Amino acid sequence: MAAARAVVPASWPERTAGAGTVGRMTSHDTLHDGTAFQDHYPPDVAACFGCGRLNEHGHHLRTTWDGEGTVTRFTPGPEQTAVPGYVYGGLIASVIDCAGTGTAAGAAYRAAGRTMGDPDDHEPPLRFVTGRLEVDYLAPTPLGVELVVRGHIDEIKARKVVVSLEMAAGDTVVARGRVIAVLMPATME
Ligand SMILES: CCCCCCCCCCCCCC(=O)SCCNC(=O)CCNC(=O)[C@H](O)C(C)(C)COP(=O)(O)OP(=O)(O)OC[C@H]1O[C@@H](n2cnc3c(N)ncnc32)[C@H](O)[C@@H]1OP(=O)(O)O
Repeated sequence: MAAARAVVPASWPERTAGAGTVGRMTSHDTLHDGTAFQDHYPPDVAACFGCGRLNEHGHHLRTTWDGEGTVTRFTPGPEQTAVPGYVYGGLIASVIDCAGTGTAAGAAYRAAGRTMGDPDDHEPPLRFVTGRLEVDYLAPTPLGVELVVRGHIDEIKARKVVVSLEMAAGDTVVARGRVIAVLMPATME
């Protein structure tokens, strides 16, 4: 099997939370126009069941900037039941997963000084996959309530972005997660 490779832009500096530069706005920062990161995904990564706008059966999760972090909102349907009245844990993991990869993509574009959806940007797209997903289930998650996931960028390196996330149902934090998103290897293209 061919070795995995991915394009790393020379303009993408390594940044870590310790360096104090993660999440800073730049003059290139975008998507304060109401669109979500996922609205700009290229078609080959827009079929994801969680966040792909082209998957007619999927959740169509959408993630936007919210200050220095991100926000993703989703209201599970009644079929997403674990025990009656409460949300299935796999769905909670899915929402955290796609909120994390979306946040990673937004952070990577921001760090590279690029604008998602910029018609004048002819660099290769920065596509991410989940390398690691961690979820702590802190409280039962009620059905019929909008879940709000806030993402925080912990670390940006040449090939990966680490995002921590917190999911709330109303005033209750129901789950926390961490996603290590890695640039998609060419073997997946
Ligand atoms: C406008 C365009 C936007 C487009 C956005 C699209 C967004 C996405 C939309 C779709 C969303 C769909 C979402 C889905 O559902 S994606 C579907 C689920 N995910 C997969 O199928 C991925 C399968 N795995 C792989 O392909 C490889 O194993 C990957 C690519 C993940 C790593 O391969 P590889 O091992 O060759 O990577 P590397 O050696 O270059 O390592 C790079 C860095 O990463 C760190 N690392 C790696 N793995 C792990 C791990 N498990 N835990 C902790 N860390 C890990 C590693 O230590 C290193 O860190 P550092 O040493 O530098 O510190």
